[in-house]
Parts: sequence; structure tokens; C-alpha cells
Amino acid sequence: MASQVVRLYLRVRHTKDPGVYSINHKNFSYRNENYVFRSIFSKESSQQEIYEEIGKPLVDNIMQGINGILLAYGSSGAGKTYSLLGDQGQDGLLQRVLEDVFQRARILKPKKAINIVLSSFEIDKERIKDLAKLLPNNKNRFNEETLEIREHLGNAYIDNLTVTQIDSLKDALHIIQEGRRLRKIPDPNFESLSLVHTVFKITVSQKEMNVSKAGTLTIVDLADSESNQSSILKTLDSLRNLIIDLQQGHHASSDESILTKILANNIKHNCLTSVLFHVNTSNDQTCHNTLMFSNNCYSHENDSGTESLVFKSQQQMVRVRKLQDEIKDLKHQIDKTQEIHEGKLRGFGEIIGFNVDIEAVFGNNPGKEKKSIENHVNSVEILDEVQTRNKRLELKLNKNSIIFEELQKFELKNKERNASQIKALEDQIKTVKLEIIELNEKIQENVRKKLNHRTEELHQILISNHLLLEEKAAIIQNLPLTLQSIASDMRAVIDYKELGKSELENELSKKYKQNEENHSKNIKKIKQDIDQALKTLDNKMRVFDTECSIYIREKYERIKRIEKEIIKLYNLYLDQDRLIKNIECGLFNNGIKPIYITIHDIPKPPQREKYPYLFKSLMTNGVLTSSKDNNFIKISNSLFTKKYSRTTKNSFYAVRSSFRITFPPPEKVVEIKPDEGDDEEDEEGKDDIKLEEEEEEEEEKEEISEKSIILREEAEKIQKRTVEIAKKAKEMKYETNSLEVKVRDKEVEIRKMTGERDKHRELYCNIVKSKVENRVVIESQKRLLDKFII
Ligand SMILES: Nc1ncnc2c1ncn2[C@@H]1O[C@H](COP(=O)(O)OP(=O)(O)OP(=O)(O)O)[C@@H](O)[C@H]1O
Repeated sequence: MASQVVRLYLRVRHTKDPGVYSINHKNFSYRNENYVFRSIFSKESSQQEIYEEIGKPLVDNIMQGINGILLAYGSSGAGKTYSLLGDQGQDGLLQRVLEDVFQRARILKPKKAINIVLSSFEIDKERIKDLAKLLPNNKNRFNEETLEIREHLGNAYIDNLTVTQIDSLKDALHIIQEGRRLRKIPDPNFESLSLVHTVFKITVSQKEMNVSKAGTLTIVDLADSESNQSSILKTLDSLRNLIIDLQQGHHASSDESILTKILANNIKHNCLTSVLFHVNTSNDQTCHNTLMFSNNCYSHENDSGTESLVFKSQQQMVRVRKLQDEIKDLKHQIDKTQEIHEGKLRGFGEIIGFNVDIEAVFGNNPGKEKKSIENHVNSVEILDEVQTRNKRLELKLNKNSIIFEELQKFELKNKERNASQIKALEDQIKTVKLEIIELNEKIQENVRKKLNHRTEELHQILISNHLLLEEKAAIIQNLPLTLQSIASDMRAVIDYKELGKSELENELSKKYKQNEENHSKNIKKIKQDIDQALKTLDNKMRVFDTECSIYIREKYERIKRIEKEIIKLYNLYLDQDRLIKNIECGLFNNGIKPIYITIHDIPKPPQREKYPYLFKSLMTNGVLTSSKDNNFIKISNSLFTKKYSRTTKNSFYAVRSSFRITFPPPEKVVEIKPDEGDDEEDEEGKDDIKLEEEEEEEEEKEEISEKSIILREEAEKIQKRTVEIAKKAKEMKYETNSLEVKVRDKEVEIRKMTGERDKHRELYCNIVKSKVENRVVIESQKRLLDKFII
């Protein structure tokens, strides 16, 4: 197998202290150590730059049918995934490779048939899991089943792995994106992602005429190089051996791990292998370890321009490792033989009574084995490297010893602190123990006391029970006698009860009868009283009614009469009024028709207030003129056929005279003075007769008026009387009402009494019932007793 091309690159992530490293072209100096790489990418290097340097040659190769491997090595967080898959909107090497492949395929396609396939899987604890196969029932989860590696014609392949043919870059990116997204879903613990190797395989097959070629690029995001997981350590170790073998053209030992088995197929033919180491200089240890791993490789370009990586110290390293193992074995053997010899010597010394100085024996006389070791060690040709390694190891050892010392100090301090804490705790435990003992004692005492008390109580209960038992035994012994006496007592009781019952029944029936009689008597009496009272009331009412009706009839007749007269007078009054109104309204304004007005009943001269119309009309027509002192009215004589006037001192009567009024009134109003009688004597005589008649009439009228006054008074009296009668009637009504109330009360009483009577009857029934029940009980008891006695 010819030596193959392996390229080592380094990518440096930022550091807190840039002073600890420096980059000089292909040399990376870190803490005074120098490491050589094909290219070094600083933190300023872009993803595109890295692609140009690492990715592009790989794409060139696979387009020519040469396989390629790209390994990303480094500790967790160093940036492996970032370089391969990108992040934060930055495409990684994988995307850029695919983009380039598709671009080139597009150019080649008119001439060639190009087929691009993609597969992805991860190796977790030496188990392969497909990253493109989803669960049939859940499109958001991968099928976790483990895939097996199989061989066909000497070529290893993964059985059942999903290989997707890709027609466009978009599809490819989508598959990668989905794989990446879903890969994170199943396990939320992000750390676990750094414990698996993730592999992407792109195969580009080309066919032109009958010539076909295919190149596969395998991109591996290796697990955390600092992991302690045995499977990861094994894989990395085997990978390193593989790389070494590749350099030297040895048969690649691909059987050591799953990853190397998978990579073996690529390596068998021409293959360009690129390893991109990642260091995060902020972490000293991981950075150093990664650099140490890379240091196992030393690259140089040969004269012909072809590149090869030669492991300069590989042979020495292998030998050193072997020798170291031998040294360990020999040391072990020495120790064992020394122990055996020491034991033998000591035993021998004891037998002969001599104390053997073992140190003197072994110190001055080193064994053959030691010499042989020295010879071996001296014979190692790679001493220089071992020394440098030793130096590094010493430095590390020193550091470690410092750390160890610090740790020891810390441990001592801790021990002291712990000792004091333990002491305090012990003291506490002691006091707690004492307290527990005290408490125990107290509890025991209490329990003892309680037990004593309880036993005493139980003892007393026992005694009392014993006494009771004795008593009961005595009772049992006397039981037949007592039962006999009880039976006789019971019989007596039954007889007595029978007697008592009959007596009680008699008494009750008597009482009941008495009660009933009393009730009926009372009710009868009350009824009689009420009837009598009602009768007398009725009689009184009848007498009163008849009296009232007679009285009222009489009074009514009288009132009627008076009313008639009053109506007559009133009508007259109305006539007068009407006449005056007519005069006033000028119904007689032609002045030709004489009108005779007969004034019957004007006891006083027409007053302005009483006869406003008459007064007004007389005044306006000049019939009346006011006297000087306004005490009487003078009537103009020209208007009358005859003047009938009589004056007293301060009064005026123009009554019971008929006079004529002519309209329109004379132009000249002649004032008539009552004392000046200028008329003729005959006429005066006639007037006197008339006056007498009128006076008689007036007297009659006066009589009537007096009568009417009397009648009025009588009417008032009747009214008063009717009021009184009404009052009396009301009182009578009250009386009847109260009597009715009394009757109702009595009825209620009667009802109560009948209720009580019913109650008594019920009581009686109950007593009879209980009597029957008692009899049943007594009979059953009797039967029991008889049985017992028998
Ligand atoms: N050169 C860089 N520039 C910017 N960001 C970076 C760089 N390298 C790494 N990162 C960021 O650091 C974080 C860790 O990086 P990444 O996941 O690539 O590390 P890793 O080596 O793959 O770790 P693991 O092995 O744990 O998966 C990511 O968020 C990534 O975006």
C-alpha cells in the first residue's frame, strides 16, 4: 500500500490571553512549544477561506473520482461543528462543498450523467444510527434502531442506511438542516451531542460514454476529544493508528473501531485525508492535549512536490511504548523477587540470631535485572525524544505536584475543619445520647408507674369481679326461690292490675258521663240565656220601631205641610224676582201697559241687599228716592194709583198694597212726603178700608210667619229627635252586636267543650288499648314464668 496524502490543519478559536500563542505561517507556537501544520486559521479566518483551503481540493478530488476524508478534531466547544456545518447564518464546509459540487455538476451535466447521493449517520457508543430515517408514526423523531456493518466483496458497507439521491442543492441543504434539527430534539442534554461521531457521506458518480467514475467524500464531526468514554478513546486511538499507517503505506488497521471500518473503504483507493484540528486557547489543558495529538504527526513536502506526512517518531514511539511496558513488568518482577529475598533473609537471620541489614544487601548489590533494564534503556535510540517528552512530563508533573500540594493543603484545612466539626458533632451526639438516656429512664419510670397503677386497678377490678361473681353465684343459688316469689308477686300484681283496671274504667266512665252531663247542662243554659236575651231584644226593637214609625209619620206630615207653605212662599218670592227682572230687562218699555204689582209679604222696606233688582229698577225709574237720612225710601206717587204709605219714626212699610207702575217714568219726579196727605177724603176712606184689609192680611201673614217659625222650631226638634233615635238605634245595634259576639264566644266554648269531650273519649280509648296491650304482656310474662318454674 502506497503512502497516502494526509493534510493537517489547525483552527484557533479566540483566547482571553493572546500572549500565550503566536502564529507564524505554518508554525503555531503555544507556551514555548512549536507545532507545524499545513495551514493555520486564526480567529479572523472566514468560513470561505477555510473552504478554499480545505474543502475545494477535496471537491476537486471527488469530481475526479478520488475519495476524500475530512475529520474535525478537537475538544467540546472548540468549533468542530461550526467549521463543518456552520452556525449563526454562516455556512460550514459541508454546505459549501455541496454548493460547489452542484455548480460543477451543472457545468458537466450536458456531457455527463451525474448522480449525487447523500447519507448521514452517527456513531454513538459504537452503534450506528441513521440520521435520515424518521419514525413512521412520528415525523419529528429519528428511528433509533442500530444499523449493522456488513461486507461485500471485501468492501464494508452499512446495511439499511438511507441513501438519498439529491437533485438540487436545496434538497441537500434541507436534509442536512432537518437532520441537524431533529438530532437535537430527542436528547435535550446538549452535551450528549459531543459524545457521538457524526458522519456525512457525499458520493458523486459520473458517466460519460462507457467510462464511469465515482468519488466519495466522508465528512466526520468527531466526538469530544477530551471525553473519557472508552468507545470514543478507542475510536480516536484507532483513528490515529490509521493515520499513521496511511503515512507509512502500511496495511491500515481498520478493524479497531466502527469509524475506521467505515473509513477503510475510502482509504483503500486513492484518498485525500484532511484533519482539521480545533483549539480553544482559553482552555489550557484541552488546547495542549489537542496539540499533542497533532504533534504525533509531522508534515513535510517532499522534493517532487508531492505531499506526505511522515510520522517522524512513530517507530520510536512504538518502541518506547513497548519498552515502557517492559520496564513496568520488570519493575514488578524486581519488587516481587526483592520481597521474597527479604523474607528469606529475615527468616534466616532469625534462625541464626543475626539481624540482617537488608538495605546493605540489596543496595550494594543490585540485581542482574536492574542492569539489564539500564542496558535496555541505554540502548533506546530515541532518547532525545524521550527526554523532551520527559521534560514536558516533568513540567506537567511539577504543575501537578503544585496542584497536589495545594490540594493537600486544602485537604489538611478541610481535615482540620472537619475534625472540629466532627468534634462538635460528637459533643452534640454525646449530649443527645445523654438526653436520650435520661428520656429513656423517664419513659421507663413512667411506664413502670403506669403499669403498677394499671396492675393495681386490674387487681381491684379482679377483686370486685370476684365479689360480683360470688354474689351472682348466691343469686343463682337463690334464683328458683326468688323466681317463685317473683311469680307470686307477679300474679298478685296481675290481679291488682286487673282490679285497678276495672276501677279505673268505672271511674273514667263515671267522669266521662259527668262531664258530658255538665257540658250539656251548660250548653242548654247558655242557649236559653241567649234565646231570652234575643227575645227581649227583639221585643224592645219592635216597640221602639213602632214608636219611631208613629212619631216619624206625624212629624213627616207636619214637615210636609210646612214644606208646602215654604214652597208657596218661595214661589211668590220667585215671581217677584222674575217680575223685577222683567222690569229690569225692559220688557215693558213701550210705557203704555200698566203693571200691577202685588206685594204680599214685604215686612220691611225693600233693602238694597235683599232685593237688589227691585231696588235698582225702582231707583232708576224714579219710583224710589232716597230719604234724607237714608232710613226710609219715599215712593213717587205719580206712579201709583194711590199712595199707600205709612211711616213710623224710623221705619217704612209699603206692604200689602197693590200699586201700578207705569213706564216710561214721568219726566218729573214728585217727591212724596208721607206726612203730607193731600189726596181726596173719599179716596182716603177707601184707602183706609183697604189698609185695614191689608193689615188683617198682614196679621195673618205674621201669624203664618210665626207659625212657620214654630214649625221650623218643631222641625228642628224633630230633626234632633231623629238624630237621637238614630243614636239609640246605633246603640241598640251595638248591643245586638255585643250579644252576637257573646253568642259566638259561647259557641266557641261549646265547641271547646265538645273537643275536650272528644279528647277524653280518645284518652279513654287509649287506656283501653294499653289495658289490652298490658294484658298481652302480662300473659306472655306469665307464660315465661310458668315455663321457668317448670
Ligand atoms: N470560529 C468561530 N467563530 C464563531 N463562533 C464559533 C467559532 N467556533 C465555534 N463557535 C461557536 O461556539 C459554539 C460551540 O461550537 P461548536 O458547537 O462548533 O463546537 P464543537 O467543537 O462542535 O463542540 P461539540 O463537540 O460539543 O459539539 C457554537 O455556538 C459555535 O457557533
